[in-house]
Amino acid sequence: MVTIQETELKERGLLAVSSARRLGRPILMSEVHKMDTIDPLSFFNSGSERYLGERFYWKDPSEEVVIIGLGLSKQIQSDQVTDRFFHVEEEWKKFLQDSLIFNPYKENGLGPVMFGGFSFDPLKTKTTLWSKYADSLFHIPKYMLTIVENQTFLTTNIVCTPNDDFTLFEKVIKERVQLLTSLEQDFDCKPAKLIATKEISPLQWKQSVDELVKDLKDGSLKKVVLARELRLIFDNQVKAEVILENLYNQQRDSFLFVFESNGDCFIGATPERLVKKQGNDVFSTCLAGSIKRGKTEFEDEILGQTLLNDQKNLIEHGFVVEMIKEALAESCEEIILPEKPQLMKIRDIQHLYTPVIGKCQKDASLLLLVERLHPTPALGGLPKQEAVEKIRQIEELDRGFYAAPLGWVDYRGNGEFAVSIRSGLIQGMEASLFAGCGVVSNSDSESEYMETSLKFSPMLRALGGK
Ligand SMILES: C=C(O[C@@H]1C=C(C(=O)O)C=C[C@H]1O)C(=O)O
Ligand SMILES: [Mg+2]
Repeated sequence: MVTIQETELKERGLLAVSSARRLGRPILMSEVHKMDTIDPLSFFNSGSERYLGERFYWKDPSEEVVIIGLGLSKQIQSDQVTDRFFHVEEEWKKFLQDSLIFNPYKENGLGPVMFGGFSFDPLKTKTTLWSKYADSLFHIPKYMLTIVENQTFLTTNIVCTPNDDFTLFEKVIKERVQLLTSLEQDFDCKPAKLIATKEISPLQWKQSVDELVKDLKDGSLKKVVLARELRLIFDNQVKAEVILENLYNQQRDSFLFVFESNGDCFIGATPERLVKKQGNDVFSTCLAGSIKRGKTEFEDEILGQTLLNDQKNLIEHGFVVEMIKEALAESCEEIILPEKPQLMKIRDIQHLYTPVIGKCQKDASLLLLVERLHPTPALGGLPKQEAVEKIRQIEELDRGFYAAPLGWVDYRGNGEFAVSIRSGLIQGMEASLFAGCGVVSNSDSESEYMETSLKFSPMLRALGGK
């Protein structure tokens, strides 16, 4: 195991304390160490007692970046409706101001990183379902493991106040040693058993699709995504680490995320990137249009070809391409995308998929891009504002963080947000799963219903219900 120089932390910490005294406010000290290999899931599990409720996990489909956070050195949260992206950005900048960052590495996702996201629609009336998540919620962890380009790094973040002294750093050193030594311990835990599933108002949902289709036939709205909920009851507390491990084994081609807040846990395996930023390079994804997987290779191929040529799905997809292109054009000089969609095949479903690449202007921050893109017509509809209002009006579900941007930004401004679909909210011995689908003027409510059922599958399987 790599041993971390402990005197260094004290010296750096005392520097931060003296600058906190000089400035009369808390100052962040962040240090990054390169480590020997650490298994990311065991790092997450090692926080299951001490940092329960204060953990996050992130992995992109190709595992370019894996980030796990334990503990909270700072929380940025608000229920502000207007300018919420800008507000988070301001808070983030304020937090980083005058911070002391000891990071000799160039890789992304090291040093101060904030992880979190935004609710789908801050104007939707909140139910108790999402009472543990503010509309904008980001966590800056105390300890963070980053695996990037096959290298392992540990970031330690300490907020130093004018009243702190060396005892703070002795405490942190002890905590960090404890954390690293607890990694070897086995985590063993009996999975909770699923005892009941309840679809929330399926008939009413189909009816609302039928009514919406009528509206779409003669109004200015072109597409609206409608979602529904599946409530699950277990015989015991559902443990995030068990579900995460299942997702890791079952849905490795997706973004995997866990975001704990106040005792609840939002978790999922989404195939959909909203936006990634690396320097001035921007990557986004148009994903809309769905069909099931085949039971044989032959059937799967036929289904894929059917999807690629299906007018309803091509239209549903086309709205997303149109909007993402326009949204990125506001901040990007060059936008490159293929003319036709291709297929994205994941375990339970295949989608129409168009990747988009852009070069953005220097002043375009990742959160600004998120603001411009959210919600794309893959989750909201077209026109954007009208569709969001329609959803607010007719959808029974309180989406909370479902179908919304979730991801991370590092202190250099690089990062990535996914759209948090194929997800669920764990609440003790219960959980809610969410799934939606793009309704267009020639949608059929029965097949949209089947499509949403299919989209529950990844989470349902991970929770032991399939
Ligand atoms: C809304 C969801 O998925 C979205 C809707 C799709 C569709 O209607 O074809 C496809 C991919 C996603 O953009 C969901 O999974 O809940
Ligand atoms: Mg669809």
